[in-house]
Amino acid sequence: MANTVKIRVPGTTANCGPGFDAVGIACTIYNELELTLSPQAGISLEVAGEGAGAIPADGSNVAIKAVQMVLNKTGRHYPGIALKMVNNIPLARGLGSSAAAIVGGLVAANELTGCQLSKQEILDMATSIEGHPDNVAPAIFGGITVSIMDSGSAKYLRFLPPKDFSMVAVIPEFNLSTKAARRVLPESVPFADAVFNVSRSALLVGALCTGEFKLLLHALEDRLHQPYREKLIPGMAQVLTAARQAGALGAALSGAGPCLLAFTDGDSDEVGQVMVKAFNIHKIKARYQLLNIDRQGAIIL
Ligand SMILES: Nc1ncnc2c1ncn2[C@@H]1O[C@H](COP(=O)(O)OP(=O)(O)OP(=O)(O)O)[C@@H](O)[C@H]1O
Ligand SMILES: N[C@@H](CCO)C(=O)O
Repeated sequence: MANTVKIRVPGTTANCGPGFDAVGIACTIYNELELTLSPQAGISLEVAGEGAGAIPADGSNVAIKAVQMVLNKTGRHYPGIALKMVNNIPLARGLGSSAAAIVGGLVAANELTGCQLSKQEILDMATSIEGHPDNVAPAIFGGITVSIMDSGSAKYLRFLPPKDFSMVAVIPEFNLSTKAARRVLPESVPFADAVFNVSRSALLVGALCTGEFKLLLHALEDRLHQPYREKLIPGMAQVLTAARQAGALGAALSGAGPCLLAFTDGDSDEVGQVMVKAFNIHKIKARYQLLNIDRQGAIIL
């Protein structure tokens, strides 16, 4: 007999400036994934929205990989895997599309195989596929997460800020894979840059926990990855400056980019328009989307 479940998973913005591979925020942009497990052998995939026609229907698909990982771990055998996706999260732009696909596959397969896996196990499995925990943790738990790796297992803190802020995601038309954006990072950094980032990331978490959002201007500064990735994103520095000048609380690269994210507590549309214009000056077409914090993470619909 076939078994079906539908999951909704949020997109995520990772790093938030200095918190490289550690800090992530779940955002109100969602993918839906419907999984059917059956005795009829074969893999099928239907995709609507982002990635339609481009996402492969084989073991290289991270959602399918995630489903198979749960089946192997729980010892269940289902020869038939059918996935239907409705994607709103753009692919390879810095809004956690791969994390959403992985978490969707894991949570769906866990539900259909009798919920044998805890959320901690799902987090560790998701991290092993994604390579780092900063997107998958908020995709699972919602809210803001800070994650570290310890002997192959992710330890995390999840919290919500005491008051709301908004996010403006400016999404350029071009893709940038995380793989390509990690290739430009150096093997080591100057000690002074490490100190710069330690102080900013501590301030970032403090500002988000206490609601002292005025501190975000400095708390979103980074020297570990953004300066190296600038060359991959024409106009990046100017777009971030334009956001601050238009009244944003602060702005940073979203994940591995190329999406840029401004934090606001005022006129978000004004900030978005100014950022798009700054991209246009560098001959990059872009659009903006207003986002809030998602508090639920992945849910079963
Ligand atoms: N819905 C999906 N189903 C299956 N695979 C997907 C899906 N969405 C994304 N992917 C895979 O993930 C890749 C994009 O992942 P990548 O890590 O490069 O960017 P991202 O996750 O969108 O951004 P970031 O990690 O910076 O937030 C796609 O090229 C595709 O292979
Ligand atoms: N921390 C990751 C996020 C993107 O997956 C990076 O910046 O490479």
